[in-house]
Amino acid sequence: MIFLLALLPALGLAIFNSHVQYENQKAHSRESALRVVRLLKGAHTQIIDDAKSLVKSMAQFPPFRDQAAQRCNFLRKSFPQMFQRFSDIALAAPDGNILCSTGNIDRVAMLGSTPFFSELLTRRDVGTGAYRFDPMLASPYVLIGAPVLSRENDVDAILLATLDFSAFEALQLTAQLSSDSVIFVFDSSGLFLARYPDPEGWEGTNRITKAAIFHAVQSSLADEGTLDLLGADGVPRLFAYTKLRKAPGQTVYLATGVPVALAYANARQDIVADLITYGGLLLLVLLIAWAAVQALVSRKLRRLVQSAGRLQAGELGARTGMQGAGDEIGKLAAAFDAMADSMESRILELQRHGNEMRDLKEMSDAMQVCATQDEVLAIVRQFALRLFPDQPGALYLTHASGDFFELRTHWHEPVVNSEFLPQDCWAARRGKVYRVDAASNQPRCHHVHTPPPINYMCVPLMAQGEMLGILHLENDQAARLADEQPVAMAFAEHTALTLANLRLRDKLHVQAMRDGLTGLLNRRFMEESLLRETRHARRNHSQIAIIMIDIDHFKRFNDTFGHAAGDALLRAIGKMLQEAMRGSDLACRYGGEEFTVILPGTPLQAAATIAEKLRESTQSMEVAMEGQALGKITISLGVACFPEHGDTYEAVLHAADLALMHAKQTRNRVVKYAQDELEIRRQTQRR
Ligand SMILES: Nc1nc2c(ncn2[C@@H]2O[C@H](COP(=O)(O)OP(=O)(O)OP(=O)(O)O)[C@@H](O)[C@H]2O)c(=O)[nH]1
Repeated sequence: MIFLLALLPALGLAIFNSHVQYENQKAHSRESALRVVRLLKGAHTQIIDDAKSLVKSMAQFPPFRDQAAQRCNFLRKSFPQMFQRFSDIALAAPDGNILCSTGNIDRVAMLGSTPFFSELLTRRDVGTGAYRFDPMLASPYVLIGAPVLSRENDVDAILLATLDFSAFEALQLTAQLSSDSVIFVFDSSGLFLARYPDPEGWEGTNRITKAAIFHAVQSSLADEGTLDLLGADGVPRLFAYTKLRKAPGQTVYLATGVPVALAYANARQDIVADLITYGGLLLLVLLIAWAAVQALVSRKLRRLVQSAGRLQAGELGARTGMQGAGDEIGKLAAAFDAMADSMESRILELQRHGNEMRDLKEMSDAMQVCATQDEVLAIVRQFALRLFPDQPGALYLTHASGDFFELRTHWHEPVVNSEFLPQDCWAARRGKVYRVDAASNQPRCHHVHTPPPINYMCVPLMAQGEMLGILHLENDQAARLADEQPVAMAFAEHTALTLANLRLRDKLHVQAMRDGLTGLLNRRFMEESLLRETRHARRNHSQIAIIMIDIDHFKRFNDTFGHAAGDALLRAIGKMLQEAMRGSDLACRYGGEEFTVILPGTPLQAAATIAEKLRESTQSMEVAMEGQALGKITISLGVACFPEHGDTYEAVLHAADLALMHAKQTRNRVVKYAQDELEIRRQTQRR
């Protein structure tokens, strides 16, 4: 807009210049018209002057001058042939009477009383009279008179000649006027003396008085001039006029009239050409300005607005892509793109965070309904794949012994050992997250295989002050690993809480499953434990040993020392068994005076050794009640092992029971099932 406003003065100047040129062209046209009329006047004057010279020569022609009596003969016979330019030649006496004439005498009738005739006599020189129109000949003429002087220089007579001057066609050709143009002569009385062309016969009439040119010329003081007026024929014309004669009784005007359209054609063509040129230039400038505005402003603004609209509609990737442009809009676009980048990353971050929160919540819900640790581990794996996609990881749980961590589940291919000691992991040692950047020189955990160095993070699974395991995560981008630390910690916390709850529940369950007399686990719990342990051992290809124990001659003991003493003995055996067991072992009261010991992860021979120790411990027990010693007792023990003696816990339990029965044959001894299988079978058959 400012650009266009700046163009206005230039445009105004151009139009003003065109107008000035147009006016100059018009002035030039008027000047040309005036030149033409002057030319015509010159030609006409020349004709008159020639005619006057001729008439003067005729009057002074010696034979004519000297022989007064022969003058009329001479005039009639010789002059018409000699002076054909004159339509009428007459000889008048000094008193004005016409002596003789070659034509229409009426033309010069009453000549003696005219000022013209008097002037000829006075001046004694050739002169011209008024311009007149001969209605008979339909022709304008001018009377020329010259005195015929005698040898004494007296005026003998006056030679008169009438000169027709309607030959404007020749003048028109001389002036090179167009056929639409008119040349005309009129006098101050309004007489239309001559007109070329004259198709309507205006010559001899006074129709000129109805034309504006007549009145304009009359009122003008100038001898010549130009006027733009409506002609008598209704055509607007450029008139140029000049005075042919200025006499007291008659002023004669010669005028030309060129149609305005023709007269100013050049001027109009020039201004039209100028206007077309300026218009074209203006259009070109406007086009260039428009294109420049489009290129510089509109297109960029449109792109910016479009990008904003797309962003508003939720298209996070919408960008202007105009950061390269160095102008103000380019800077605005760069700022917009930077803002969109920031917004997109924040929104994506929020979305990611929201997804993580949703996944964690879902995981927590799923874990709440887990009945077993294995179910928890399955959930851990499922959600680890979702929360840490494409990243290797593993979950270790503290072994029941509390001595080491064992790999319980993993995803993708983490570079870790299947088990490790607490001192091999910095997270386990410090009790808090330990994150390692591959590029750093931080100490590595021993359970992580290196080289090559990797970015990894170990997160302890802490619950109620107890470390239940380690969550291990790897990532090829250290920054991403750092970003995910809060999620990993929440993940570990949920898992740890769930595991702790499960263990607490199991503990309560165990307490509900204890035998009231001995405090050992009861038979029902033992069977549940055996079921769980055999499943685990089956998966891990590990072994479970079962020791069945029976007190020898317990009935006799009861009978000898009383039932209360029998109870005391049962409590003493239970205490001894509990003290002898490791954390992962289970000591149960199977029923009556029978006990069962379950040893997870223990092979047959090791279990037999433990059984032998139990036997020896019992044998060396000092059982007393109320200060009274109750004597020595012994126990018999049968040992069997999963899976070599049965693929179910019932089968192994039965095998251990068979081994016990075999031990009972002689009492106070340990029998391994496999070792004496044939004998046991025999005994069984015998029973
Ligand atoms: N005091 C006491 N006695 C019990 C309890 N439960 C079972 N008994 C007794 O334990 C005895 C078991 O006797 P038996 O099955 O003949 O076994 P035993 O006398 O040890 O003989 P062997 O096993 O062959 O050495 C029975 O007399 C039961 O009454 C208990 O809770 N308290």
